[in-house]
Amino acid sequence: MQGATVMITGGTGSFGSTMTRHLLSRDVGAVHVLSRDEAKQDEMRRRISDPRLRYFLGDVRDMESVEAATRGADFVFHAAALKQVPSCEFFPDQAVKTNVRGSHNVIEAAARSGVRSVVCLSTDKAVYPVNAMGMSKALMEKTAQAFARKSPSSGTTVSVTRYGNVMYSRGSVIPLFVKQLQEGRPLSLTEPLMTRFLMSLDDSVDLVDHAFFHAEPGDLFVRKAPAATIDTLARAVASLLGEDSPNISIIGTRHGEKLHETLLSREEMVTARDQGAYYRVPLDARSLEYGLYFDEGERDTAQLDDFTSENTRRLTLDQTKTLLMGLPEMQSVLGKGSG
Ligand SMILES: O=c1ccn([C@@H]2O[C@H](COP(=O)(O)OP(=O)(O)O[C@H]3O[C@H](CO)[C@@H](O)[C@H](O)[C@H]3O)[C@@H](O)[C@H]2O)c(=O)[nH]1
Repeated sequence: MQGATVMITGGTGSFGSTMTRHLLSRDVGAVHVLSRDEAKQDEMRRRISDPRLRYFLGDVRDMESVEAATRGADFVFHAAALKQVPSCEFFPDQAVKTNVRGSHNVIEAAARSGVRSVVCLSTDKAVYPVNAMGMSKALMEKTAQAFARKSPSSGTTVSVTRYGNVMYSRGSVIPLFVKQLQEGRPLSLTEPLMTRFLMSLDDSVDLVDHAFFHAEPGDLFVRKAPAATIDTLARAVASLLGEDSPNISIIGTRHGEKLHETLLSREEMVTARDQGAYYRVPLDARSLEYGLYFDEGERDTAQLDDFTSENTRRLTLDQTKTLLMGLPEMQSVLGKGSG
């Protein structure tokens, strides 16, 4: 990474700005931030002042702007996406434009500019998807894998990382629970037994780092993240804020939501390689010869389970509290921030 130029799409978002700080601390030569929102760029410019940072206003849908930001880059982290479930549900064509066509643009521009490695960020919602956000992310994954399959001699390695819920991310349930507690309102739980993989922003940066250092073309990486039920999560947040018996109102599963999330399907578990804290799933590099698709099956698939938020390591109340206390946002709510 030393001296390298790194381009981050969606660079002003939570992941993008955490990754930017991480890269700047690692002696990169330059970071190109590509994003749509000039106000967020301005805000980030004030927050992180470093001459190695360059901002590019643009959109992954607009090839010219992607090419401008990619020029001279050695590495690309592709984080730009429409990722809210409800908005993608109402505007699926917009999800296709950003998450599928936009990703195609990023990969093509990277290959043309001789980028060495592109890591595309995906989500557990892309596995057996039930909502438009997950479906469009699943197609982004296919776009990345198709590039690897059809361009084996390309100097550009394209890989994918999938992650679960990033704790305390904007608009997510943890800050909502904190607000409800602070306002003395009941905690609104969709379904107490629902489970979610829990990751911090730092975990997601580590996962992308891991992908970057280990990826072969078309690889997919996931972290063996633990999970908690929503009931445990709500009670852990409440307990940290001094409320051991919170008022709870059950609102029911929302449109487009699953009871449990899946990070790897059983079909992927067949070829997944255990890498300690991570799984690596290599590209299915069969050619487009239809005979191979129809005549050669996989006997192990039926023997394996999906890797889900239901069967991964389940966090207890105390373990969930410990995890939450490690988050800077939670520390600042509890008045324990470093300042
Ligand atoms: O009032 C609420 C809102 C949510 N939940 C539950 O809390 C969990 C987490 O919800 P939320 O924080 O809204 O996250 P998700 O809908 O799971 O989606 C998040 O996680 C995805 C990755 O899986 C990202 O892509 C999305 O952008 C991000 O919003 C879910 O089980 C919800 O059912 C409640 O119990 N009560």
